Amino acid sequence: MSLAGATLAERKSAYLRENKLLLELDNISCNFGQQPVVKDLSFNLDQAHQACLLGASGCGKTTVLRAIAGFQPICQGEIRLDGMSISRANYSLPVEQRGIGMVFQDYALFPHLTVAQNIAFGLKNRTPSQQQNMIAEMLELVGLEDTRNRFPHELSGGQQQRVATARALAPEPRLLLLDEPFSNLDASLRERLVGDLSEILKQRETAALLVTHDQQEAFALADQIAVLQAGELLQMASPQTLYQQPAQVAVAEFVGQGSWLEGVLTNVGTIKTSLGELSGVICPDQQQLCFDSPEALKQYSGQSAKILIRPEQLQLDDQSRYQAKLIRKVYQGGNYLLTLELVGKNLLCKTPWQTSTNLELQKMVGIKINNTQ
Ligand SMILES: Nc1ncnc2c1ncn2[C@@H]1O[C@H](COP(=O)(O)OP(=O)(O)OP(=O)(O)O)[C@@H](O)[C@H]1O
Repeated sequence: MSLAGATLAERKSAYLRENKLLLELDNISCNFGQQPVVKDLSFNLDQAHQACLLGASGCGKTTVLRAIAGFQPICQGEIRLDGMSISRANYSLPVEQRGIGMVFQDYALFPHLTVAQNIAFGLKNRTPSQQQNMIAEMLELVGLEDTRNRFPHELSGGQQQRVATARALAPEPRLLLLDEPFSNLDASLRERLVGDLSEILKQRETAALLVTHDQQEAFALADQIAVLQAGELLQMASPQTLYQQPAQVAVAEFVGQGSWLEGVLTNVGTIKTSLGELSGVICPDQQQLCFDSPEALKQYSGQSAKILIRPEQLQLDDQSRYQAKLIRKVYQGGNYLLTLELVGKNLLCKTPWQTSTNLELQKMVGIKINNTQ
């Protein structure tokens, strides 16, 4: 079926029917001079899904986003959008022909144009009445109907962010790219806008790829998160999978809090530790990979290993035979994050505030793991 001239809704239902991937990155690499910054990266994004590139500063997230948008050439591999090749070595489809919207970290609004004119900027091929309808629709979508005649300098940071989102969505892009769109905002406003953006993207069935180093933001917005390190993809999975079944030590350490507890692997895929015999996310010594299936762990029987203990897996228990020293107690509103020392190892424990208010530092407390074998 030819999709030339089809409406966005027609295009979406056609791709969904044909089960086509919207975006495919196939073994792409990017260099700055001789320096490789993105290495053999592959991942896909489905139509109407939201994904996130998460990783420490300098790991290559923005470079990947710029390559998808068409601002950054790639030296190996291929990027396809709707099945069409848009980037490969020595070829790059011009930015304006990609049908991709982008929201930049500094919003990049045109200072001499009003809010309405900023939103209309990408609508030059529409009739004046279509433009006015779309401006009204976008202003309503982002809740800024009152600001249509204001200039960017007359808006707060959060309002500017909303205008930038409205401007990027107005031409009905196939894909919206967002580069740290909330990093200039304070924490509470950020949380609210992340929620709002998630709603807007779902409502408009727009696929989006967000770059961030803030995992709360990534968890709130994305169905799938790609964790990058030094230009390489470590794991791409749902937020739940990344947190509960990290495939690599680096993912376990980057996503969420936790501590490692050493022990020795048994022949049934469990680990004997100073907190008893446990199962969970385990990394045998000399390995960077984590395993959570007993079957996979059996081959390492008898070897030293470590198990990941998330703060909510550890519980206080007066009756427990395992005793740890309380060395730190941080109130987090609703709960405490305790640091407990167990045979020279620090473990984190998240407890309801009621159970921890009266605990004294340097005293011993009973603890247990809630998935003890
Ligand atoms: N124009 C450039 N010339 C040379 N090196 C660059 C250029 N832009 C980025 N780099 C380098 O490429 C690497 C990846 O940069 P990139 O901006 O993609 O990382 P990032 O993960 O988005 O970082 P951040 O979270 O700090 O924005 C970094 O080491 C950076 O110094």
